[in-house]
Amino acid sequence: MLSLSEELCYGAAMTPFWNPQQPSPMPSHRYRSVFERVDVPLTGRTWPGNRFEAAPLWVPVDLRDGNQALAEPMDTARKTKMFDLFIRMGYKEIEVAYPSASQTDFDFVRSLAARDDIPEDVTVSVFTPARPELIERTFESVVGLPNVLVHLYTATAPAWRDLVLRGSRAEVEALVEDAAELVAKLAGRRAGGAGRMRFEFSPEVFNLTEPDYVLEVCDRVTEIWDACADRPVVHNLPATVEVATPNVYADQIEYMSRNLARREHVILSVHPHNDRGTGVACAELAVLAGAQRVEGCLFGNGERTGNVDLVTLALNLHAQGVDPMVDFSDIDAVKSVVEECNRIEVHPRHPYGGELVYTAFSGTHQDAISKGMAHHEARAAELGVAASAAPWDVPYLPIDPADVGRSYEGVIRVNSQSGKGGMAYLLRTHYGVDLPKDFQPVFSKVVQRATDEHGREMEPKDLWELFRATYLAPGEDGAWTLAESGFEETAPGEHHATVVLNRTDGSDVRVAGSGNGPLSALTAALAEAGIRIEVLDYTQQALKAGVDSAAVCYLRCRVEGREVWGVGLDTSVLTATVRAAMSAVNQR
Ligand SMILES: CC(=O)SCCNC(=O)CCNC(=O)[C@H](O)C(C)(C)COP(=O)(O)OP(=O)(O)OC[C@H]1O[C@@H](n2cnc3c(N)ncnc32)[C@H](O)[C@@H]1OP(=O)(O)O
Ligand SMILES: CC(C)C(=O)C(=O)O
Ligand SMILES: [Mg+2]
Repeated sequence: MLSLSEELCYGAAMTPFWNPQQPSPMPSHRYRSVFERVDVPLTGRTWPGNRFEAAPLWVPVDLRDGNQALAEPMDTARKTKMFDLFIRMGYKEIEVAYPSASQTDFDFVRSLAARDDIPEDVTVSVFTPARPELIERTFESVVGLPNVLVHLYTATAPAWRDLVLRGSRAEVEALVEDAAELVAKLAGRRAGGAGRMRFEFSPEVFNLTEPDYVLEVCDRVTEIWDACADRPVVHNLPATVEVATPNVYADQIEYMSRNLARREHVILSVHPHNDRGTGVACAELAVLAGAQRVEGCLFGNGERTGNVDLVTLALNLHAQGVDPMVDFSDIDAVKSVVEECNRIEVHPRHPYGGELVYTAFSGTHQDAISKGMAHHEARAAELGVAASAAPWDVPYLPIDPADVGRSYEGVIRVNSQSGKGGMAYLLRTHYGVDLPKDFQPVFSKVVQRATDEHGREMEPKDLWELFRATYLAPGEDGAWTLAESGFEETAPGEHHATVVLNRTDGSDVRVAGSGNGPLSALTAALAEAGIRIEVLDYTQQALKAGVDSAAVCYLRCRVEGREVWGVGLDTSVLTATVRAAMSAVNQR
């Protein structure tokens, strides 16, 4: 019996056509499958058939979970800057601190309590472990804040119970009960006034906790906090360390969603981390499985590989036609605040926000984008709406960059991986020259040679300079230039050209010729000088933008038996044509 790898590598004749894979030196046997650690008793799962219909409640935890992962935690100034950004973007619940951790965090919460400009519909969340003195300190921090959510957490997974908290299942449950009761008591003592206090509980490392146990603990907390319509309780089920494929997390969430007591008064929340690189997928499948709320950080900052990225999650919804309910219309402004506050740069390839994510360097992608953009504009015109309002269907661009405040400037950039479409797009959009389709591969070869030589990107201005040097100012040794020219229509349909040609080696030749148009008169005159040129195709266009000249003329010619292109640019169509002919003559 052959192994799969052997089957793939040997045909029926057992002739190897592919090297079989060899065992690697990686000590993978040291790790256990997640299925040996948690067994989710879920049957008839429904999440795979569900669809996104609305955005979940979002809670940025950058100021707590993101902050605790920074080498230099934020001070009040940086925290305030980020908090204000969240308010502007439309977040309604913001985890702002671990007030018992440091004076800095405590003071920041106090600074919020002193403000009178926090919108009434915004809730400030504060985080605490199940330790009485730290819970008390947490309550001190929020005095005077109108809308507060107290977030209590304790790890529930076996390794944490055994190694960290050193308690049995019952003992850890008792620790949580005592803490939940203290939270309820301190909330009851809170001085009256506007606003509300709500509660959240996180069984840390939920994803590695036995389902029956975590359900039991959460239900006890629901009971102690007396979840009701006026005061629903948040149960936040974290993948504190991501250990499984997203379908496993989705099963865990669906199991909890189906079985939690007083489900209608529980807001089911998730808090994925990104250790396996699938935090976003975990959050998305969890929402399909019944989660109503998602905690994460902008651009995925957070412990180790980060918290789930709220930017990607929101814009993934946007890209599927669902309003994310937060404003990303100026993603670079958001990014710049996040970078400044975290002192960490966002990767140029980061989904939706990275500097390069709306840029194509490769030829076939550029070609498709260029055609897609032209089609998009035409469709908008047909529908009679602005391009920014027309349905979006441009290849390789999952969303319109303009939706997030990006311009089309950087969508196409040219290097040695680029083709004719990309450079044609840049010349058209930056300089208004629309190269004829048959000419594009010809100039593309010139560009390719240049980019291969220097190995760098070609900016639009470099591209224009190469175009100009190649076609508009051919002046190498041995090139012909036109010192003088005169055209006259001697009779209807009869044209006469007199030209003085100058060679860069200094020699002058005066010749004349006649034809049925100025161009044929010119080619006849050139023939007199011994230059055999036959015009095969003529294209002329008005320049759209960018340079002072009004007309550009392209000639496909046969010069001395070789097919070449010439380009001429001038305010006069006749002069542009004459220049194009001379440009063709000088191609070698
Ligand atoms: C997954 C998460 O993100 S959890 C949040 C993690 N965030 C942080 O830790 C950032 C802020 N934390 C801190 O500044 C400090 O840990 C403090 C100030 C809160 C506490 O500091 P210390 O009192 O010195 O304790 P230390 O940091 O060593 O924490 C370990 C102790 O807390 C206990 N503990 C840990 N989590 C919890 C919890 N959720 N509930 C109750 N006790 C807990 C541990 O069992 C341990 O107790 P032990 O000393 O009796 O063995
Ligand atoms: C919600 C808390 C406990 C957390 O940050 C985590 O588990 O990752
Ligand atoms: Mg976390």
